[in-house]
Amino acid sequence: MTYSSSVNVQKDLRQALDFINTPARWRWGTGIIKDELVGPFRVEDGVKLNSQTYCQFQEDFFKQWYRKKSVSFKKNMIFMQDNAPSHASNYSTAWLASKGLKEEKIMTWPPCSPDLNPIENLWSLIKFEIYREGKQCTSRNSVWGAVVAAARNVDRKQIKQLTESMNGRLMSVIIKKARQPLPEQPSLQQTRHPACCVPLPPVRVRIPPPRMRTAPPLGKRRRTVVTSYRKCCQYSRVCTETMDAFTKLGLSSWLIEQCKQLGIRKPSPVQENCIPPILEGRDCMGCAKTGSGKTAAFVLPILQKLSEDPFGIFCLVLTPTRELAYQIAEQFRVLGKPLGLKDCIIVGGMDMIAQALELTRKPHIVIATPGRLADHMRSSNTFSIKKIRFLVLDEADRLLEQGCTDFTKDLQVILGGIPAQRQTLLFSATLTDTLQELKSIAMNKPFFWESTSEVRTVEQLDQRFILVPEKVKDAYLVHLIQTFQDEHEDWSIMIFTSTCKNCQVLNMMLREFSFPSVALHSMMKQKERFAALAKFKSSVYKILIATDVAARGLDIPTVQVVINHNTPGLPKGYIHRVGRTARAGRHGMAITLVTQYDIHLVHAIEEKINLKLQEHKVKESAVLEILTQVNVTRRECEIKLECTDFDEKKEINKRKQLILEGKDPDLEAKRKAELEKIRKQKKKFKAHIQEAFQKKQDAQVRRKLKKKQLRQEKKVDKTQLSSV
Ligand SMILES: Nc1ncnc2c1ncn2[C@@H]1O[C@H](COP(=O)(O)OP(=O)(O)OP(=O)(O)O)[C@@H](O)[C@H]1O
Repeated sequence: MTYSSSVNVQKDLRQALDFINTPARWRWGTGIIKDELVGPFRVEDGVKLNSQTYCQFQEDFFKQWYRKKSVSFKKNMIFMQDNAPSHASNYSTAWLASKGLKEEKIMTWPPCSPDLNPIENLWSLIKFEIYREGKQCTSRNSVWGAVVAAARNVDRKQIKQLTESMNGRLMSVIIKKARQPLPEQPSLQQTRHPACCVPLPPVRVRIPPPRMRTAPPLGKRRRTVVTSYRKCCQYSRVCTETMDAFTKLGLSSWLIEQCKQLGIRKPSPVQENCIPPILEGRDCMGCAKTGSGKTAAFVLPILQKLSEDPFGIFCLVLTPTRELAYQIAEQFRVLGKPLGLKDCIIVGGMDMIAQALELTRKPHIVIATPGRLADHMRSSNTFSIKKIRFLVLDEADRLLEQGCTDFTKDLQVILGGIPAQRQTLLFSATLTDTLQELKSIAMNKPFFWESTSEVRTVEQLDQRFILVPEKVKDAYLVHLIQTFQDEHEDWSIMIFTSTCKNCQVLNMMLREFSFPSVALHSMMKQKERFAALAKFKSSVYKILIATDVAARGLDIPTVQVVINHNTPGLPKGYIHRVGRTARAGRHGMAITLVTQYDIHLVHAIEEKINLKLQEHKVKESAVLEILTQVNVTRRECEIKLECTDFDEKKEINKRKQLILEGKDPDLEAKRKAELEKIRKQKKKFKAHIQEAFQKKQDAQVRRKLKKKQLRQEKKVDKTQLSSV
C-alpha cells in the first residue's frame, strides 16, 4: 500500500466510490506513471464499472504504458485515470479536442498505487486493525470501530461524513467481507491417524480464537504485523503427537496448522532431515524418492523465514517445466495463505508484459522456468533479484543437464543477477549424477541428504514390463487400457511417449476407440497444456498421454498406472516417469513396453534402480484380435495429422526458437541448405571416386582373369601339342 497519509485514503476512497457508482458512459482520462504521461484512454460505452472490471482496466492501463510510444488509441482501449497535474489535463483536453470529442468526467487517483482497487486497499487497512484489536467484526458498529481505528490520525468527524456520503455502500462491502466464514476449527475426529483411523488418546484441545486463523497481509507494516500475529499464534498449541514432530523441526505453529489442514500430519524423512538445516541458514541438497514431499521440505522453511523477516523478492524458485512452476506456486499459496503471500509465476508461453508488471510489484516468491526469467533479466531493468535470500532449484539435476532443452546459458544469466550471499536449496529424486556441478551452485557448505534405500523407486510401486515387437505396441497399449478400464471403476492412467507427434497420434487413436484421453506435449499452446492437465487432474479425462514434459514433479494423486509406450533412454527418465504414480504412500503400477531394440535399456534401468522388473502377462490372443483394427486406426490418424498443420507448427516453433537465440531463421535455413549442398557434392564426389576406383579394380581383375585364361589356354594347347 502506498498511502502517504490517511487524508489521502479518504479522499481517494470518496473519488473511487464516486467513480464506481457512476454508470459508465464515455469517460476520458490521463495518468502519470513514473513521471511519464500515459493516455488519454477512453472507457467503453456501456461498461459497468465495479471493483473487478476496475482491476481489468488497471491491467489494460499498465499494458498500454508498457507499449508506451507505440500506443495506438483503439476504440476499445479502456481505462481512465487522472491524478493529472495541470499539464496532463491540458494534454488530455487538447487530445480530445483534436479528435472532436468532449471530456465528460475526470477522476483523480494516486498514480503509483500498486493496487488500484479501492475496496481491497481499504479492506487491507481495516483488516490490520481488526486483527490488532483482536476482534472479528460482524456488526456494523464493530466494523465502524475498525474503520475509525484504521484512520486514527484523521479527524473522526471527517471519516463519518465520508462514510455517510457513500450511502452505506462501502460499509456493506466491508461488513460482507468481515462476515465471511473462517476456516473450520480442527476437531478430534480430524486428528485420527489417516491410515488406520484409530482414535488418538484423548488430549486437551484448546481451540484458538478465530482471529488467529488468518494472518495479516505482508504490507508496509509487515514486520510489526507478523510479530503480533506470531504472538497470537502461541495460543494454538499443537494437540497431537504427530504435530509435535513438526514442532521439533523448528516450524511455527501457524505453519503446522496449515500443514494439518492439507492433511500433512507427520513430516516425511526428507522434510525431517532437510527442514532443520535450512532453518539454521545452511545450503541444502535433498535427494529423495519421487512423491516423498520434497516440495514442502523447502516451502515450509522458506515461509517461516519469510514471516520472520519479510521484504521484496525474497525467494526465487527455478523449475524445468511450466506446469511444475504452477504446481509449486500453488503449494506456496496454500501453505502461505495466512501471510497473504504474493507470488509470481514467470514461465514461457504466457504474456510477457503482464509478467514484467507482476515482477515490478515485488512479489515475495518468484517461481520461474530459467528461459523466460533470463529473457526478462536481459530485456528489462524494472525489477531486481539482487537481494533474494533463497534460491531453490527444483529438479536441480534436470536444470543442469544439457538435454534437449539446455538451460546452461539462462542459468548463467540468472546466477549472475542474484546475490552470492544467499541460501541455495537443491532438490530432486536423482541428484547424485550431477553432484559436482550442483556443489558449484550451493557453495555455502551445503548440507547433503539422500534417502538411504537400496531401491531407487518407492516400495509401493509395482514395476513391470512387456516384451513386444515394435509393430504391435499400439495393440498392446489399447488392450492394456481396455483391461484396466474393465477391471477398475475409479481409474487414471498416464502414458509416456517419446515424441510430440507420437503423443498426438496416440491421443487421436485412443479417442477413436472412445477412450477419454487428452494429450500434453510441448507443441501445444500453453493454454491448451494447462487445460489438458486440469481436465486430467479433475478426472474429466482418465488418460493423459504425454511426452517427458510431464515426467518430472507433477503431483496427481489419482494416477494409478503409468505406461511407458517407449522405454526411456536414461534410467533417470524412467525413475521420474514412473514416479507419477505411487506417491505419498499410495500404491501404483508402472508398465513399460519393451521392444527387441530396448532390452539393453531395461538392463540399465534395472541396474540403476536396483530392482528387477517383473514381466506383465498379457492374453496374446486378445491382442491379436484387435491388432489389425488398431494398426488401421493408427494409420488413419497419422494421415489425418499429416493433413493438419502439425509439422508446420513444428517449423514455426523452430523458427521462433532461432529468433530467441538471436539467429536469423532465413539465414540459418540458407546456411543449412548450403551445408546440405556441400555435403551432397562431397557424397557425390566420394561416390564418383569410389565408382572410378571400383571400375579400375574391376578392369584389373578382368585383365588378370584374361591373362590367366590365356595362360591356361596356352597350357592346354601345349599339352595337346605334346600329346599329338
Ligand atoms: N509429510 C507429508 N505427509 C503426507 N503427505 C505429504 C507430506 N509432505 C508432502 N505430502 C504430499 O505428498 C505429495 C507429493 O509431494 P511432492 O510433490 O512434494 O513430492 P516430491 O518429492 O517433490 O516428488 P517429485 O520427485 O515427483 O517431484 C503431495 O501431494 C504432498 O501434498
